[in-house]
Amino acid sequence: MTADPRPAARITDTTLRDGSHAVAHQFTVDQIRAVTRALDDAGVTVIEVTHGDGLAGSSFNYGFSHTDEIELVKAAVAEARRARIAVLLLPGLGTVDDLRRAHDAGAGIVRVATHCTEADVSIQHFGAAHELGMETVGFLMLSHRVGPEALAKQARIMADAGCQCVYVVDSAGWLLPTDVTDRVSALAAELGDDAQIGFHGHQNLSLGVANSIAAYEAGARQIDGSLCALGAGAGNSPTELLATVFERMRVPIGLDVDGVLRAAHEVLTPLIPRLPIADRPAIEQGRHGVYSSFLLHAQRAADRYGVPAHAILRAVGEAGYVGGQEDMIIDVAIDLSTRATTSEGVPA
Ligand SMILES: CC[C@H](O)CC(=O)C(=O)O
Ligand SMILES: [Mn+2]
Repeated sequence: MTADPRPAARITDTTLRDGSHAVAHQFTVDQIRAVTRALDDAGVTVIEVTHGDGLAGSSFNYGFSHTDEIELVKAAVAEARRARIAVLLLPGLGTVDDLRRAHDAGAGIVRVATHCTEADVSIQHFGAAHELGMETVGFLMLSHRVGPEALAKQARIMADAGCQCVYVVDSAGWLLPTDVTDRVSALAAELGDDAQIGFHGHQNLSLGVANSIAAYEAGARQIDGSLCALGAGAGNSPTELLATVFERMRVPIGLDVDGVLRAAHEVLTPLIPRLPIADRPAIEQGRHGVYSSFLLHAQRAADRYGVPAHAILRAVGEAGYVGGQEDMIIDVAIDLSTRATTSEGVPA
């Protein structure tokens, strides 16, 4: 007797969006084309492309892009034979006009991201996406900041606004597998068949893959990854490891594991000068629940003000800053530079 087949999961690859944080938003059209082709050849059906902070992220606060992201989306759309191109949108930064431009460039999916307590700011954007005929995904960022029941209520707001899949987003790489199980289970109980559930992990505590397995087992059917973990902080769950592990678990994900390994190690690796690792600053992010995309901002402030990046990130975590408060990293660095600190670089 053969065992019942396990439910399928869909892998969304975010190398060309979350990975943009790790390269300070300097992707070129040629790089987008090469990585899109390799992912598409490996059977990846959703590829996210935008500035790391989403549509219109290119700015003084978040960092300027090398190439206009609409050109990057067009390049990915032109290169993909089967995959659909997704864009990220943070309401308040990206607008409905930006969404229309991305749609006109060929993007078929929008992932609307809000802080985990602010799902209501996504309602207008889901409405616009629906009118444009785009598939919709909701991203509840820094999902560790609220408990499972409160998170499920926010997911309900997104689902009622027309979102087809709500993600638990572990932006800080802080969640443990049991925390993921609790959150995904709460969303599953709340949403039933109204929307799917997704999981987006970060590697700051090296738990991205384990957390993705926990999310799948609790009912998540969309899982994010990045080639070689390229992403903010210590990066995302590596797509090549997700592909390999889900193959071992006999979960149908429709990927050619050899193709994904080739994409990671023969196509992406030669293009990237420094791949993310769980070094001390990144571990402090996981430890103190700090938004992963703060890493490079903290490293720049560290160089400028002569204080360790890990101490800045720890203080940022203690202050509870959220996405959009990148400017406060400089304040924290200046403050630390004027105070007596221990040999660990943290306030005495
Ligand atoms: C700034 C958007 C952010 O990078 C979205 C995301 O991937 C996360 O919160 O982890
Ligand atoms: Mn992320």
